[in-house]
Amino acid sequence: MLRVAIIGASGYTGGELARLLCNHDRVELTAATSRAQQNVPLADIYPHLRNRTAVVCSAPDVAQLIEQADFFFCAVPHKTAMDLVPGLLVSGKKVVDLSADFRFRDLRVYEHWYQPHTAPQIAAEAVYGLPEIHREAIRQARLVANPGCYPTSITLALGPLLQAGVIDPGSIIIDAKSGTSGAGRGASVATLFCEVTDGFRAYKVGGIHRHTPEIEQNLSHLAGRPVTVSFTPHLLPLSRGILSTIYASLTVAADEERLRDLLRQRYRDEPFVRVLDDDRQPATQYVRGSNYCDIALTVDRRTNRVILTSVIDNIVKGASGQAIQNMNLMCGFDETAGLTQAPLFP
Ligand SMILES: NC(=O)C1=CN([C@@H]2O[C@H](COP(=O)(O)OP(=O)(O)OC[C@H]3O[C@@H](n4cnc5c(N)ncnc54)[C@H](OP(=O)(O)O)[C@@H]3O)[C@@H](O)[C@H]2O)C=CC1
Ligand SMILES: CC(=O)N[C@@H](CCC(=O)OP(=O)(O)O)C(=O)O
Repeated sequence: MLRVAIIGASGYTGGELARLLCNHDRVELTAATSRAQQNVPLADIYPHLRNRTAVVCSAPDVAQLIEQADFFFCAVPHKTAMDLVPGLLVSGKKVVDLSADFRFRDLRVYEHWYQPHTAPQIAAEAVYGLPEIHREAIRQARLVANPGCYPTSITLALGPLLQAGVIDPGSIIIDAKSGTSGAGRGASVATLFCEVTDGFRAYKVGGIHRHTPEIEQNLSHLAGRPVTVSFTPHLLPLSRGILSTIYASLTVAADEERLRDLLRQRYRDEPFVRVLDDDRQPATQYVRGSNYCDIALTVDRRTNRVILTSVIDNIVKGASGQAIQNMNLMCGFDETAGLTQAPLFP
């Protein structure tokens, strides 16, 4: 059994990692951390894990943790992860980091949107953990930077069309909506019940959300040229789920079935991407608790634009499920191990 630790286990992605790892028959959760809840059993913090894990939270002390586990999930805020990861790698451990700290190929971009980087050598070796695009590199990696939730839903939908050159890369507009767990478990006024329920709003409008450069990095890589996008996130009164609605101008004839086939062919062998039929639309409730990304494609003949709708569960394919998919690849396990449960509906 692989001994696994979760640093930041009391957060939403940490809790979800623990839940999913309970169903993984090749790993054992041997350590979990929380600074605020040291010596508290994880199942007391997350009662849905009662009788499923006996792990007790400890301080995020790397010197002690390296004795307790061989594989690490770092589920702490960005800016914190880059202080912890170097010590884990030096000790010969493998790491999936769920924060943004190691996602950027160009550290100037990271430093512009986040803060000065304190581990640039390590950042250079990190592999961006979107298995549908970087599978072979992930298999060889000792550090994987797990993608952001919005970038996952958007990159999977647009990637095949950009690679095929059938859309104008300068015309992309993305309107994405996320459930509130995307903001993490920390208390804040913005995520209070009365602020979120019975309503729906955009935030960080005008290209200022920190996922904008990550989306552009991914799409530029796939298009083979610089791509800039208009990206507006919205906050939904849901606990889980992201729906991204994406518009782009076509550079080819508006043949909807041919474009849909392009997506189908690209994802034919992918276990976690489902391309829907022409009369179907994806919904967050059909991927809830699962590692699926569901994508639909429609052509608006009046405007000659393609409209993609893409949904994921932000804490599963958008974070913890994808992190386990990456661990499976890094450790030579079946890529779907621990992730085969059907979505929870209703
Ligand atoms: N929520 C989501 O949908 C997604 C989140 N992510 C990323 O995953 C990471 C975790 O997110 P999420 O679970 O939502 O966050 P939460 O705020 O819910 O949890 C953060 C966790 O990190 C711990 N932590 C906070 N600060 C520190 C620190 N300085 N040193 C050590 N531990 C610390 C917290 O516990 P304590 O303070 O007790 O130590 C807690 O366990 C973040 O980088 C986030 O951006 C990525 C994709 C999607
Ligand atoms: C609803 C909400 O607040 N979502 C978060 C994004 C989710 C996230 O955790 O971002 P990373 O994947 O980059 O870590 C936000 O907009 O900042």
